[in-house]
Amino acid sequence: MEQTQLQAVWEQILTKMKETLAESAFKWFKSVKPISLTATGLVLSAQNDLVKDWITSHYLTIIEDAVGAVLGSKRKVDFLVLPSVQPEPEPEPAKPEKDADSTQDTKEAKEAAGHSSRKKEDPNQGTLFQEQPPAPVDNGDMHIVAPGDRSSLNPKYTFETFVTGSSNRFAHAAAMAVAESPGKVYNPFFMYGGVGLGKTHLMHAIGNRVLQNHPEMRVLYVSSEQFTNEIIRAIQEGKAELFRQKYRTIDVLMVDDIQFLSGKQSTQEEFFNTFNALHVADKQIILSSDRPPREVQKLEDRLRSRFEGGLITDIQAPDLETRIAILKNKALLDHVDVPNDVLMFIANRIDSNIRELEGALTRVVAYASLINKPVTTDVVAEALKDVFPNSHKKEVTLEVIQEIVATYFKIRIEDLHSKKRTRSIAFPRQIAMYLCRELTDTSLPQIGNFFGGRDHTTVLHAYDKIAKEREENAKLHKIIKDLIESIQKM
Ligand SMILES: Nc1ncnc2c1ncn2[C@@H]1O[C@H](COP(=O)(O)OP(=O)(O)OP(=O)(O)O)[C@@H](O)[C@H]1O
Repeated sequence: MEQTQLQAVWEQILTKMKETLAESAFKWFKSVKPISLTATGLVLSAQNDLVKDWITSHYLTIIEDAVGAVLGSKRKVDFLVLPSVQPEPEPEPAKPEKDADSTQDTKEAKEAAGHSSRKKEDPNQGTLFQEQPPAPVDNGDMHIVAPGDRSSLNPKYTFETFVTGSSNRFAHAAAMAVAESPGKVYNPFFMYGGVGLGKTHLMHAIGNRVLQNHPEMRVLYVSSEQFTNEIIRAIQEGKAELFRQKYRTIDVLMVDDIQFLSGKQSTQEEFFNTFNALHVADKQIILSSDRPPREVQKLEDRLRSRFEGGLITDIQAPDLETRIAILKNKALLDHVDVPNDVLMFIANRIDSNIRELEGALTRVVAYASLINKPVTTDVVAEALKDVFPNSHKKEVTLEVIQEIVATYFKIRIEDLHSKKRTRSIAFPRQIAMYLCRELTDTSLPQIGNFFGGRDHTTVLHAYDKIAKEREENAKLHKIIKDLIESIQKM
């Protein structure tokens, strides 16, 4: 079935379901997409396990009934968890490769593919449909990178647009050295630092500079998520060899946010092989992470020691002077005139994330132009009252937090209110309390009250405990990030 037809059928099914389902339940279907429809089954995508589990436990019969009503006969409804992989048209029937990796069902592949074993039994079953990929490098793109290809790079992220200060001077200098002599000075080059502090910018700056000096080189920037997705697809589609050809012919490979390789064994193994092949050939490898290699959890020792074999440099949060300089630079690049006191006002309020700093300036300038007033600190205060960090606070309710947390941990909402203290209940409860404090303006006593009449000191204890564990435990950090994402999408 054509993609457009499939979409049309799915919309009819949704309309049918609306006859039975409450409007509020529809939020769960916002991101659900049809993947394939055959005589016996309908496969839908869910963005994560949470959505999949909630829908299958609450609405499966309703979907199946609606499918029956629209198509005239019932089908089995299955879900594939596809976090950010955009489905592509089904390729030619996959020829199983004689390669060990391609026949191995990796844990990550299973995680990403959900029920895809159905697909393996009959590779021609159904028709996958395609959407425009959001990123310049498609997750499934297994093309060899051409010499001089800049398509994975952001042309705006250059050394010229990067403002230096005491927080990033060393990283900047090392990045320049790497860019001038790729594969010769610091290999691998490993940058780490908090969110939005310029790691990605510096990586692209290296790539742009390398291609300026060496248009014949093959340069590739990927996020570790893209890298993982490509491996999974390569394995599923029997393209492991293509994957290797692509990655082992690169002169400068940059992999961003490698902390997300944590716990992904097969991906780490393939990454290790790629790393070695490139390193032996003196090709440059550049990595970034939110923490130093030794603090990345569940990272194979052999990878950790490879990462530590090159130059490791950190990027700190910028001081006030650097923040003001960054804002000035952005105003200059955007051709807008912003008074110093306004820059100071913004720089004083946002001190740890340059992405937010820049976002605030953009909003202020847009707001002033909309209301047709000059950019003053009063206008800034007005423009930013809703958009400073935690701007989501008002929309998030304690009920939504409880619902999401209970679903994620597969417990009942009543358990969160109960007196039960077993870890399987107490831990999710503490996470829920943490999120209530983090994402809403509700006071500690009110939160305590909402969780079965608990004291505010219990909430405070839960908050401190989870905040500390989140710092130390990458897995918990990821869980909380996913939960926040799900909550904010509601
Ligand atoms: N020193 C700097 N000078 C100018 N702009 C900067 C600087 N540092 C960061 N930026 C800008 O801040 C934004 C966020 O930076 P970037 O994406 O590189 O952060 P990151 O450290 O990779 O974050 P994440 O951990 O989220 O991947 C980008 O728009 C980038 O251009």
